[in-house]
Amino acid sequence: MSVAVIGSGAFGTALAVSLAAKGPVTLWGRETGWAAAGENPRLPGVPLPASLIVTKELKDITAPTVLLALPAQSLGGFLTDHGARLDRRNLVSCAKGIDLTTLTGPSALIASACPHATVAVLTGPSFAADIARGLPTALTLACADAAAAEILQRQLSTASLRLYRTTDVTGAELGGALKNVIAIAAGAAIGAGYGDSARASIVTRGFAEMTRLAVTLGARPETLGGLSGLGDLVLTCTSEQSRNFRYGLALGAGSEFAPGTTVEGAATARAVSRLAEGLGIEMPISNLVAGLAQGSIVMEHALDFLLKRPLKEE
Ligand SMILES: NC(=O)c1ccc[n+]([C@@H]2O[C@H](COP(=O)([O-])OP(=O)(O)OC[C@H]3O[C@@H](n4cnc5c(N)ncnc54)[C@H](O)[C@@H]3O)[C@@H](O)[C@H]2O)c1
Ligand SMILES: O=P(O)(O)OC[C@H](O)CO
Repeated sequence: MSVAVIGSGAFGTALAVSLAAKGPVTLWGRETGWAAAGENPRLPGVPLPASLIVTKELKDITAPTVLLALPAQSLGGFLTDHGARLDRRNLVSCAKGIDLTTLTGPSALIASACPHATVAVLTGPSFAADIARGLPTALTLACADAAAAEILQRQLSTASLRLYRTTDVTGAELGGALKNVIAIAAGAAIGAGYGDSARASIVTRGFAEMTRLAVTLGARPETLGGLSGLGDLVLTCTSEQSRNFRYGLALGAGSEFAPGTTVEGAATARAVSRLAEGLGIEMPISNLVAGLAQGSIVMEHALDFLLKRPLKEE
């Protein structure tokens, strides 16, 4: 069965390069001029294999399994325009965020635009550059249909990419979205010079609030403890390869951050705040990140925001 990837950013290209080692892959992007040079500037140093076809024509996307690797805030608009063309296939969401308009994850956007598709989620600790270079990586493939999950797990695993499967789509998807928010907070703590102890507190209390929201929305708690939640949280809060962490570093240090960089956690923090308020759930770290990202809280007041809260049981 052949595979296609929608979205020729760093992650879509990395997945396409990795999967092209097993057979032909078609990669769709809205800009493809770079392909003539044999390398995507978003993924420098990674040659495009001959089995990878790059196209900007959606009619070329005929594969029965399609990976959607667009940023979460772009996915809804893309599906409104093109969803009908993708229906009745296996559609695998690779985006890590919560849509600000609908306050839902990418899998719900896909299911709504493509009602006859089998919807799955591919998530977990993985930097595009690592996957593209063939470094060993373990991910989670989530699909509510257990039989489809097994098929997709086999189809999308490679010699270096080991997929675990689950039927808990909500848990897997929310783990990947919420860790980006906590990574911004962890980066801000380091950028502001608060130190590694402060970062460890943010990771731990952040994991508690990720789990609180996800379980309220129907996730299984053990999914949050897996690759898609804790695994990705650890990676993203500890590596400067992470754009969310680097954005947090810049917020904390009061320095510039490259405009146009995909930082999923900023919009997702705002979505989380709205969701949590509606559900009556406490999400102090996510609320703080939402405030910092919007400029309604300044870094000088960030510590008070967390430390002056009433003392409580762990
Ligand atoms: N980069 C990583 O290491 C990594 C790893 C795991 C998951 N992800 C997730 O993958 C998703 C994509 O991230 P990325 O790193 O590839 O981002 P990126 O910034 O490298 O690329 C984003 C791509 O999406 C395209 N795009 C944006 N809006 C579009 C639209 N409306 N229509 C068509 N194309 C559009 C851009 O042109 C660009 O090619 C994110 O949700 C991210 O969290 C990324
Ligand atoms: O660069 P980031 O912060 O978007 O993180 C990339 C991946 O999600 C890490 O698993």
